[in-house]
Parts: sequence; structure tokens; C-alpha cells
Amino acid sequence: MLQVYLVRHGETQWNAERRIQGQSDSPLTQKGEDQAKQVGDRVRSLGITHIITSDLGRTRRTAEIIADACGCEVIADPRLRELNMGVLEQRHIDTLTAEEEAWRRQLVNGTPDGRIPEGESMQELSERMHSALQSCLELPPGSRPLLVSHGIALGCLVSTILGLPAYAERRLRLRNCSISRVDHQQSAWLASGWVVETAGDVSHLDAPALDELQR
Ligand SMILES: O=C(O)[C@H](O)COP(=O)(O)O
Repeated sequence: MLQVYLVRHGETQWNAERRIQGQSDSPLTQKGEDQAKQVGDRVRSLGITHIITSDLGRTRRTAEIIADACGCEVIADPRLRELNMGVLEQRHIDTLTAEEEAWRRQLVNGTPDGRIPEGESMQELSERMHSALQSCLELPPGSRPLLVSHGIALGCLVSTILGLPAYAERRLRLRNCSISRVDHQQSAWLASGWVVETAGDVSHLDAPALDELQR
């Protein structure tokens, strides 16, 4: 059975300011750096063999901190990026007009092909996240990868593994530096394929990981 750990990056400046990030980027706050160290402490004894990260700065930095604890290299995979949120990226969530909020809401409320202008649909996000996860099956036997990605992207992956629509990610609380785990199993009795072992665990963090955008 392949076990894959899923970690959302640490708190960033724009998470704390309630600005929409998408594929734009802002640095980790000091709290975000501390959270990443706590993930490292939590996973250092788990036998992680590969750390595969979205190529955005906030995930790369989180991955480097975890890699220091685990002693493995970091591999970047752009398929693990956050949903492209088009023209709303970098905007403060409280400054959206009614029309802009309606673009954002169609993702939350479940139009699979809906997208923010110049952005990406949840269906497109789901396809590239599943493709990145499937690639883990090509790693050498005995591998135990840890993927570092983003709130909506990971929520979409976990929701769709459960057989829920991608927009069900809004019902999952994947806070900064939460740890989830999905396993790939063959079973005569239970579901074969990907199963969800844990979602959104923050028990390793000493302070609550608040993220207004994810609540
Ligand atoms: O701000 C965003 O784009 C998302 O809601 C959260 O993305 P993040 O996980 O990259 O912070």
C-alpha cells in the first residue's frame, strides 16, 4: 500500500491579510515558518522518501523546511499549484464587488465549469491534481512521498477521492500546515484505489492555524 502525505503550506502574508493568492505568491509569515518546522518535527520519523511540491514560492519554502527535517530532496511539480483565480488574484476578499463575489461564489456553489475570468475551472484543477497524485504510483516500491500544495487544490483532491464533487472542498477545513493522508490500496473487501486516511490534522501545531479564506 502506498501512503501519500498531503501538507498545505504555512501561513503567508496574504493569508493573514485575507488576500486571494491563487497562483500569485506571497512569503510565509514567521508563524508560517514555525508551522512548517512543526510539520517537520511531526513527520521526521515517518520515513518520508520524497518531498514533491507546487512550484510556487510559499509551498517551496514550506517544503524546504520539512525536507531539512526529513533529509530528502525537494522536487517541484507545477500540477500541484493552487487554482488559478484569474483577475481576482491579489485582491482583498472584503473589497470584491457583487459581480466579482458572484464569480468567486460559482466555485464555492458548484458550477464545475465555472471560472473567474482568466482563471481555471474546478474540473481542470481536479484533473491536474489527480494526475500529480497518480505519478506517485511510479515511484520505486517502498516510497513514502509527501506532497506540499494549497488549500483549494488539496481540498479538491480529497473531495473527489471521496466521490464528492470538486466544489465540496469548501466543506473541508484544510488549514495552513494541516496534514492529510491518502493511501492507494488493493482490497478484495474494501474500495480499491485511493482512500482517505486523514484530512486536515493540525494536532502537531502549537497555535491555531487561522485562515480566513478557508473558513
Ligand atoms: O488564497 C487563495 O488562493 C486560496 O483560498 C488559498 O490558497 P493557499 O492555500 O495557497 O493559501
